[in-house]
Amino acid sequence: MAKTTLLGGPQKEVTCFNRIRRIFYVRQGTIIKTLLFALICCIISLCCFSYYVSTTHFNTVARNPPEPTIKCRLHNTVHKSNINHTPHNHVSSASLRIDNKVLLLVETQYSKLGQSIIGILEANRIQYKMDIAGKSLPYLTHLDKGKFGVIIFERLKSYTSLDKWNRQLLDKYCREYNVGIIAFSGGEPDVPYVTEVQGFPLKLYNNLAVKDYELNPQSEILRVTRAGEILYGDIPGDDWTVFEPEHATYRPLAYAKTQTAKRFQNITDGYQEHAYTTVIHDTGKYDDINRVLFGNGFQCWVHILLFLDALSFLSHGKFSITLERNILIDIDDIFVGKVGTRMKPADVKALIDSQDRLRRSIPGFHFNLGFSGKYYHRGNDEEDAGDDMLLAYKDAFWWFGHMYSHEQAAKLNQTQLHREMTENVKFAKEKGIKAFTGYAVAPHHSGVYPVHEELYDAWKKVWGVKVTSTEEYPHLRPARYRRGFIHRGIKVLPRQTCGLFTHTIFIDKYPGGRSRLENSIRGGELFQTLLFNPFSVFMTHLSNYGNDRLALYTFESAVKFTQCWTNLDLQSLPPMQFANKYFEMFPEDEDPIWQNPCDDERHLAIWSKNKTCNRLPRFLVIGPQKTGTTALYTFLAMHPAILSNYQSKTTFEEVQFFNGNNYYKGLDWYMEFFPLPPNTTSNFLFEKSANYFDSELAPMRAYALLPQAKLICIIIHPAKRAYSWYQHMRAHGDQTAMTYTFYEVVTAGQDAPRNLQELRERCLKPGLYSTHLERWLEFYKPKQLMILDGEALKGDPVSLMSKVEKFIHIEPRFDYNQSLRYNPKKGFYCQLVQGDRTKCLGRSKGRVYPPMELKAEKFLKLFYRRHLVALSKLLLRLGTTPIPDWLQEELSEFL
Ligand SMILES: Nc1ncnc2c1ncn2[C@@H]1O[C@H](COP(=O)(O)OS(=O)(=O)O)[C@@H](OP(=O)(O)O)[C@H]1O
Repeated sequence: MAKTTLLGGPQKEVTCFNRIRRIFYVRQGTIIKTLLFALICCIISLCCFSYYVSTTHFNTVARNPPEPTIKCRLHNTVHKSNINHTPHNHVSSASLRIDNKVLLLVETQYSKLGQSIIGILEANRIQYKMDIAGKSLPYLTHLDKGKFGVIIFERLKSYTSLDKWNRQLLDKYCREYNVGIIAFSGGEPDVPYVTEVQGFPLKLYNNLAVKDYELNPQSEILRVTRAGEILYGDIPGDDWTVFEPEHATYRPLAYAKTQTAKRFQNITDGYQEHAYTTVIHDTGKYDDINRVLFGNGFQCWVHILLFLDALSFLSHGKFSITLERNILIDIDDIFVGKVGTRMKPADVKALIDSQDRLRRSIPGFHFNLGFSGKYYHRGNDEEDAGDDMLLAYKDAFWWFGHMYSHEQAAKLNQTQLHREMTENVKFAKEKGIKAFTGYAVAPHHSGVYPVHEELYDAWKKVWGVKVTSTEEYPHLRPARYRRGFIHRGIKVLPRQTCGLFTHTIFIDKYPGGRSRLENSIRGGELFQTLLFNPFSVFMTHLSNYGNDRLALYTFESAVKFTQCWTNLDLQSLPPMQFANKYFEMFPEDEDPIWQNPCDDERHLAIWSKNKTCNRLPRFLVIGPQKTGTTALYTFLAMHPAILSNYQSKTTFEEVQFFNGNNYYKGLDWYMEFFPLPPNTTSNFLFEKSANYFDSELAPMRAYALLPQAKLICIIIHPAKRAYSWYQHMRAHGDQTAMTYTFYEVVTAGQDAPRNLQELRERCLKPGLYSTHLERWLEFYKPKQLMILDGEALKGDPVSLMSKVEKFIHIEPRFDYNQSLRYNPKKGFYCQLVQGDRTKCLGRSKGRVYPPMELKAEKFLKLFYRRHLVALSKLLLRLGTTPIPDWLQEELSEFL
């Protein structure tokens, strides 16, 4: 046996064993240490790696996207039973004699709360008149009709301290026309803790901080607002007022607990456990006037809801906003996106699941996917699998065509646009995507507005597009002014911003921090976008659905939050139906209003490089017809630095853009009428269209495009003008003018044949000078308007032209003395051409016709009497034009 070997084997064996054991134990310790060391290293490097991964935007490691957590308290049955969730309908059966306008009385025109009120009114398209409180009230009635449906005081104090006379006037108005009052308290650090409201059985506790905001579910004012939730925690501001009623006329609308219990306790012991009234409804039992008083402005977003409901209630439904909310979510850049930021199969799965959940709140909801086929399979393997998964589930979504290469449309010409779109169509067909939905959007909004006509052409031809959307019309900011319009049969919807951009892909990297996104969802910007817009088309990108899937989190949370706090009825429709519904609700949006793309840097950036704003006029001769406008146009065009428009073949040489249907042809069409000036500073482009003067729309449209332009108009005696028009029509063989005498035309009554009435209108209406001038002055400043006397143009055009040159600030001056000569045959000045030869206007100007019948003259004198008085007043007010001789003469006869 080995134990008894000669060499003392067993002993050795033992020793050897022990040594091995010792060595083993020693080594075991080292191995453990080594292993431990390795483990620690692993953990450290893992930590470093995950830190790196979480701080870089372009990782490919799966994260746990945030889960929506908002749950409605009212969904608990306990609360459900107490609360009536049918929104109140405030529409009254009483025949109300009040206009759809709010009177807003502010402290100063810049005061903060006043500006917030205006913001809410404008966002909800509620008309208002703003005035400064404290002076006398503006006229409240007009022809036995109330001018205002609700009166708002920015400060309760300004209302309660109105002087006796104004207060009585206002009370009488409110009672007689059933008009209610909204007023805001709070925000006044100097007031004592307790104040009595002068003349009201109401006590105020001031300068408090409140928490845990709650609504009174029994209030009949609630309509958009849904009671049942509690806004837990501290509410911003330490300048709240709470109300303590001393009469049964008051009903609470909202309550909160006080944060500053101690301070409050000084006044009334034991109160701190109670909820105090922060918004109160005076039901009119005390003095027959309904009021809603707010204990603070809009520091608490719930007040926005309550303010809208108060407006609706107090106006008997006149200012009720619709409860319908249509939502469309575009995912604009399908297949576009940097490697590492694109959707993977799990993201697509999450998208489908989220869509299913959203559909429970928004019936018919589909994500609307806009694709650029060129970038299909341009990600990493996992992202390419994501692309395939999107296509595998293609029928679960709505689709629309983007640009094949995601190019800015305005940078492409007609051929390139066709190619881009055709490629995308080919891709859609290959992949079986049903993308002919009549909807498309353009990358970067480029070409939609400012309009790139070539894009509209290509869209119509290649995709049959009828609907698109942009957030750029009329401008990105302020968002509340965004509108839709229709151009060449394509309905352009306004798009809203949801706060997600291509780079906002991780919640902890959200600009301004996670709390900013949360605030936007919970009562902030995103919530208010949903609240204020009956139609919201949101723009998102592929990257918002990969990574942290922030878009899913955002929309699901926003929808849930909206359902918790409002009675809004969320809906969704395919884009074409969506657009039809939009323009049914807002038909006034159909007409576009063109603005100068160079006045907005963003617009300039997405406008065609080949287009220039230098082809726009610096001044306009606006008419009216038959006052000498052609002569003025000719004289102006003689000036070497003044360039007129090219003559139109269709509209009697004039462009006639701002007044009629030519306006719908768009800005490019208008600019084509002007040459590119050789020197953009010293050259002056202008155009003359004599029927701009009396057009209802021309002043607003002209101002929108040319706010800095100068305007020139000419006036002669309106009776003379009317007769000249009648003769003009006869010279053109107009049947009506040939059939009826001038007297018959101007005296035609309401039951006269339509053509006769129309001719009467064209004879008489342009001569209502003051009415039309006032309309221009609603937009342009008086210093931008020059009113010329047509008789002076006839009698002394040289000095008149010198005044015109001065008015438009043109240098160097032109010597009209050398270029105009009186033509005795014509009876006015004409252009001197060669030697002593003159070139007069065509045969149609300065015709010889019989003098006006005396009875017509008498009739017109009477007809125009009050209008000429108004004109003289206007001229005196402006102080820029002396009263013409013919007007002085006319006025002197009145006595
Ligand atoms: N040089 C000059 N100075 C002043 N007035 C002039 C001049 N030339 C023409 N006329 C008179 O202008 C009348 C035509 O006006 P309009 O050019 O404005 O007519 S239009 O609206 O463009 O058709 C036209 O009126 P009628 O004479 O009634 O036709 C002209 O008398």
